[in-house]
Amino acid sequence: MSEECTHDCSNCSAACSSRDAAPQHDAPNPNSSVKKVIGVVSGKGGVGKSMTSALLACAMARRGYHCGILDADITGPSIPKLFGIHGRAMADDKGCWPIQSRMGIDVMSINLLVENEEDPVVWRGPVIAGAVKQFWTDVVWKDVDFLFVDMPPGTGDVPLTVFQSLPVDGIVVVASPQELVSMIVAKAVNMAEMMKVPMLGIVENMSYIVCPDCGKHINVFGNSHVDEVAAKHHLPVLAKCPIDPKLAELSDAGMIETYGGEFLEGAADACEKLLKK
Ligand SMILES: Nc1ncnc2c1ncn2[C@@H]1O[C@H](COP(=O)(O)OP(=O)(O)OP(=O)(O)O)[C@@H](O)[C@H]1O
Repeated sequence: MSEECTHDCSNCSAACSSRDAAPQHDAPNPNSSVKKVIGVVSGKGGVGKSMTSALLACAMARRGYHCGILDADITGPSIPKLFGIHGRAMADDKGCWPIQSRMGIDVMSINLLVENEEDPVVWRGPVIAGAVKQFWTDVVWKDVDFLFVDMPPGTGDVPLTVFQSLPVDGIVVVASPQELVSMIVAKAVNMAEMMKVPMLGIVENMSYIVCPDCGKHINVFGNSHVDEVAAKHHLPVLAKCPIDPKLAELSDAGMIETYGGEFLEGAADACEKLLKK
């Protein structure tokens, strides 16, 4: 424990004995019921974290689970766009209600609260973190089996707030092959250890492209090291997703739910296992 320790972990990410006490999570909205909370994290932006959160929720919805996505990426919210949701979330005396996608996935994002979805959110870190907290304490997540939290990249204010405020049951790390995957996974593993949250495994996105003529897998970013890195941390590789122009097209059209790829079934299995624990 550092000499300056104030025993207030809310603004500090140091691993110290003060943090050893069981985390005090915030109470959810009294009308919410959430069985499992899964954090989806990445080391940097643009590696496909939102896409993974969305496809994972779709995979679980196809298995019959009621899913929600809490878009904790306040300054770069992309979840509503992937699902083609453009409405405004409504609130009543019970709380603020998510908007349902065509498949019935509950979505809450800052873009469903601002007047114009192109307005930038120009807020300081603590205000952003406070908004994410309210997505847990004020939003009605009704009868949700799996709530996926799409985090902003990195290990800043928001991931810290999510891990302290929400009872996260597991973390999925999304990485792309060209990233410094070893360092990024190590950071995620260390953060998970500090926060006492189990890591479910790694999803490698943009792993390869499939040649449209001969079907050969081409490793556009060179050979992947994800298997070695995962083995070093005793983690499973949950999925290796190709670069698929169809996926980009459907994402842009707000039709991600119609994507047929089943690359994330391994990740879905890992989430489902949590229910049986
Ligand atoms: N496997 C893929 N094949 C084709 N396009 C992809 C794939 N994965 C992601 N994309 C596209 O790459 C872009 C970035 O993806 P996404 O928004 O999921 O990344 P992110 O890690 O969440 O980024 P940020 O942290 O900046 O929000 C999107 O336009 C998405 O459609």
